[in-house]
Amino acid sequence: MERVYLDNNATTMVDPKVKQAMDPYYMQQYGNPNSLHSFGTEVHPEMSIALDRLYEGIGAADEDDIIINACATEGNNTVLQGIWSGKLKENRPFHLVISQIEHPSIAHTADWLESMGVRVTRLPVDEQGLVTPEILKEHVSRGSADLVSIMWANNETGLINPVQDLCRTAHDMGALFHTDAVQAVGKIPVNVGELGCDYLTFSAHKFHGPKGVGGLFVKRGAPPVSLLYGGEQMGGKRAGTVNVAYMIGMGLAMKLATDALDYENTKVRELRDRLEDALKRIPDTVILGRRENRTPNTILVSFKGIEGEAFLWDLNTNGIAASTGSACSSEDLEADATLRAMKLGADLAHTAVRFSLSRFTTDEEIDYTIETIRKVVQRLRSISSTYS
Ligand SMILES: Cc1ncc(COP(=O)(O)O)c(CN[C@@H](CS)C(=O)O)c1O
Repeated sequence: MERVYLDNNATTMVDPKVKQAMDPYYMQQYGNPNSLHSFGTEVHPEMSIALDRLYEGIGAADEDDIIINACATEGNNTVLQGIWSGKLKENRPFHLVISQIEHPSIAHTADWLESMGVRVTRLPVDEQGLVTPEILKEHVSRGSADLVSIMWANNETGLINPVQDLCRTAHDMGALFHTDAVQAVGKIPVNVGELGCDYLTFSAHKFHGPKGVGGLFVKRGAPPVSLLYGGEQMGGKRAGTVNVAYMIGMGLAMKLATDALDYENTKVRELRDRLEDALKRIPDTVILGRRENRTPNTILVSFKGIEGEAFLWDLNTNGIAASTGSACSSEDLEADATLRAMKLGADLAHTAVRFSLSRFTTDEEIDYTIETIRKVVQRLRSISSTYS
C-alpha cells in the first residue's frame, strides 16, 4: 500500500469536485467581485450559490449573517476580540467563559485577553471528558458571564459536547453563546436554528474544501463582531478582497459534506469501529472517550509503554499518517491541554495517538492499518524499557 492518510481532523484532501469547481476562478473568471465591470460582476452568481449552500449546510436563516474569512482561527478570534472591543467601547467589564479543552485559537486568545484585563473562566470537563450545563452553572453565577464559548466536538478525542443544553443555559444566565464547530461540520448534523447559538465557527479544510477559507455565523440581532477593517467587503464586517475561488470551493464542499452525512455516520463510522475494535484486541490499549459520544471518524488511543512520537514515526515509515493530539501542538512534547483536562495520567497522555478517517478512507486502508499497528506495537514494546 502506497500511503494511508488517517489525520483528517488536522486537514482533509480537497474533494476533486471542489477542485474542479474552483479552477475557472484563477485564469478565466478572475475579476475582483467588488469591481463594477463585467470581470467583477460575472462571479457574483456563483458566489451567491456558494453562500446559499453555506446557509443551507448549517441551517442558517436568511436574516442571519455568514462572514467569509480565512480560517477558524480568524473566526474564533473575531468573536472573542469582537465582543471584547464592544465592551471596551461601552467602558464595561468583559467576563469570558471557555472550557479547558478548547482549541488553542480559543484558549490562547483567552490567555491574551486575560493579559489585557478580561476575566476568563475556564470550565473543567467531567469524567467523560465533556463540558455540561451543570459544570457551567457550578462555575458561573447567573448574570456574571458575557460570552460562553464551548467547542461542539473536540479535535483530539472527537467527543461531542451537549451544546444545545449549554447554549440554553448560557442564555438563561444572560450570556451570549459561541461554539467552535470546526470538528462538527461535515461529521454530524449542524443546525444553528435548532441550536440557537449567537456565533458559530467553521473551516473549509476540515470538510474537503481548501485550506485558507472559513466561515463565521452571526445570528441576527447578535452584537456585530469584526477583526479586520478596510474595504466594504462582507458589508464592512470583514474587510479584504474575497477569495472567490475558495468561497465557491467552500460552498460546494459544504454541500457535498452535508449530502454525505449519512455516509459519514454509517460507512465511515463502521470503518472507524472496525479499526477501534482491532486496537482494543491489543493488550494494554486504552481508547479515550466513549464511542457513542464521539464524531464518527475519530479514535484517540493509548498503547501502554509506547511513546506517541515513536509510534507515529514507525507508522509514518510504513506510510500511515496519524497524529498525537492536534497537529498544531504536535511539536510540543508536553501532554496537551485537552488530555491534561481529562486528568489522564502522564503515561496515557504522552502515548495518545489520534486516528481520524474520512469519506475517502477505504476498507483496504483500514485492513493495512490494523496489520501494521499490530507489528509496530509488538516491535516497540519488545524494545521498551518500561513495558513488560
Ligand atoms: C476545533 C478546532 N478549532 C479551530 C481549529 C483551527 O482551524 P484553522 O482553520 O486551521 O484555523 C482547529 C484545527 N485543528 C487541527 C489543526 S490544529 C487539528 O489537528 O486538530 C480545530 O480542530
